[in-house]
Amino acid sequence: MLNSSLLTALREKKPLIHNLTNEVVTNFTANGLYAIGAAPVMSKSRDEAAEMASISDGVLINIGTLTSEDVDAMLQAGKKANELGLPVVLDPVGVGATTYRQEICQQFINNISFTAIRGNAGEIATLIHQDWETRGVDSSDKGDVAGIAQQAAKELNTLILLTGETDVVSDGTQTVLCRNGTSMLTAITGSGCLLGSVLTAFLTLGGQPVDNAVTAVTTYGVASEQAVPKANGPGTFHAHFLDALAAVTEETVAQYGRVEQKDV
Ligand SMILES: Nc1ncnc2c1ncn2[C@@H]1O[C@H](COP(=O)(O)OP(=O)(O)O)[C@@H](O)[C@H]1O
Ligand SMILES: Cc1ncsc1CCOP(=O)(O)O
Repeated sequence: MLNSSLLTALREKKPLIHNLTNEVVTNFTANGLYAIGAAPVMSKSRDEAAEMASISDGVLINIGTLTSEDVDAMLQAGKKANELGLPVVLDPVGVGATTYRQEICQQFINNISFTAIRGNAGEIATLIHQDWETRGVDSSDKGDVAGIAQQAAKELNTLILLTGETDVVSDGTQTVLCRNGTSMLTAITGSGCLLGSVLTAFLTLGGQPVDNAVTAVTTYGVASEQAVPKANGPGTFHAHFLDALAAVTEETVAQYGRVEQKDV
């Protein structure tokens, strides 16, 4: 469940996250990780993927602008993270859009033991071959999101963070609904992708992965809510959201976090 003291622990540890991510969100992700109190390194070169993973505290693999040159680097970084016991997170951006993305995600799932997978409902549904309304990298929120998250956690044997109006964290046994956030997050690009990296940072703290994921997404959602009144539109929201990620405290997260265990 929610453990807001993890935010203070994250800022003390300042974990270094190796991001093999897409070109659209690289700068935003690096700035967002700095803002919340972690540290980023962005690299997709296969010449250094394993070595870069080995000096990091966690690895994030995001397929948003996947090319065939990226695949080897992602496999190497993921396998090195497994070897060293580091958290490794998959963000299957737009996996429903093309056969290529589906094949590569399957290859990753077959070869890397992911600590968690973060995606919107359409992305998570696609990974378990369920139909869902999607459009490019975007997804509908309509449907049994908790059921999809729980089924995916069981079938893929990993922690799932399924995002949308309601975020769902499930390890297949425990399923938690997290209700913070703002629709302004869907008006800027990269809000899901940055959350995948923030999740990786929280998973470096050890403890119960469900609690780490619930706290990551709730901290993120509370920060986004704090940014809304200061913003005049997507451009200023973007800037105020980074400020809010830096300003949010464990006390604010504990006060405004809206988290509920789902009945089984
Ligand atoms: N309608 C909404 N209301 C509140 N928060 C939302 C809404 N849609 C998405 N979010 C938040 O936006 C962030 C990114 O989620 P999402 O939009 O599902 O990712 P993606 O960009 O991968 O599609 C998450 O923190 C999620 O909670
Ligand atoms: C628009 C776009 N196209 C390929 S990757 C990408 C970024 C998607 O980021 P997010 O899903 O976090 O908004």
